[in-house]
Amino acid sequence: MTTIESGEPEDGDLMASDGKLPVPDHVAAAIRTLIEWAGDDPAREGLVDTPKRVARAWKEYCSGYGDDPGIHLSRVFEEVGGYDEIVLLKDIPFQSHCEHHMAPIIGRAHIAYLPRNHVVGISKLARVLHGFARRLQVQERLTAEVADCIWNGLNPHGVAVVIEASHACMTARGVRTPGVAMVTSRMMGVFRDDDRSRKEVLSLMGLS
Ligand SMILES: Nc1nc2c(ncn2[C@@H]2O[C@H](COP(=O)(O)OP(=O)(O)OP(=O)(O)O)[C@@H](O)[C@H]2O)c(=O)[nH]1
Ligand SMILES: [Zn+2]
Repeated sequence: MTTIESGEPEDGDLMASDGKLPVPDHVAAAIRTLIEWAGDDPAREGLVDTPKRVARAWKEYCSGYGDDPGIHLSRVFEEVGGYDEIVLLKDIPFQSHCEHHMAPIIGRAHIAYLPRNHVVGISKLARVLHGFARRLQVQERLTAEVADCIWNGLNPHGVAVVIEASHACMTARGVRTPGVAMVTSRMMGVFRDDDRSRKEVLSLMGLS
């Protein structure tokens, strides 16, 4: 097995001897600087491995950059007994990080589409969500990216995405206002053009 010390290759596919992702020196140094700036001593025992842990944690939080979410929609099923009503995956928990403060965004998404000729495996809707959520985001863009991806990938009659989330940059710092949720939605096709279809999907989502 190849032993890779911190500071050597940046290649995320290579593993260190302990099986963990190697962390380049300059990345660990940046986190040490932040710890120092925050007021602590990065050399003390409890913090000595923290830069590497933090770096690896951020690779995980941002694993969506290595994902092409549209790929999850490439396998579809046509034998659905003529089913031509709304398909909804409701209350999907997700985590993201806001691009302004890199603070957690924690929420739930409701993703619906009205199929044209085929459906997709239901887990794939959650995979698309996570592929975009595991990046630095603003909620509006996350909502739009998920909806656009399903619209382009499935060519359905309609797509509806509603996201409700709490932003730690508002609850844990700054205005420090807990208990508020940001709600965003993107309606496409029939859900945008037809009032009855929009009402139906919102009602299935439990939002009207
Ligand atoms: N529209 C939108 N705003 C967001 C999102 N995540 C964080 N923000 C906001 O981004 C804004 C950044 O504002 P700035 O004035 O540049 O930063 P700041 O001085 O840290 O602002 P405060 O958070 O008000 O202390 C804040 O109002 C945040 O609440 C998001 O997903 N969508
Ligand atoms: Zn923020």
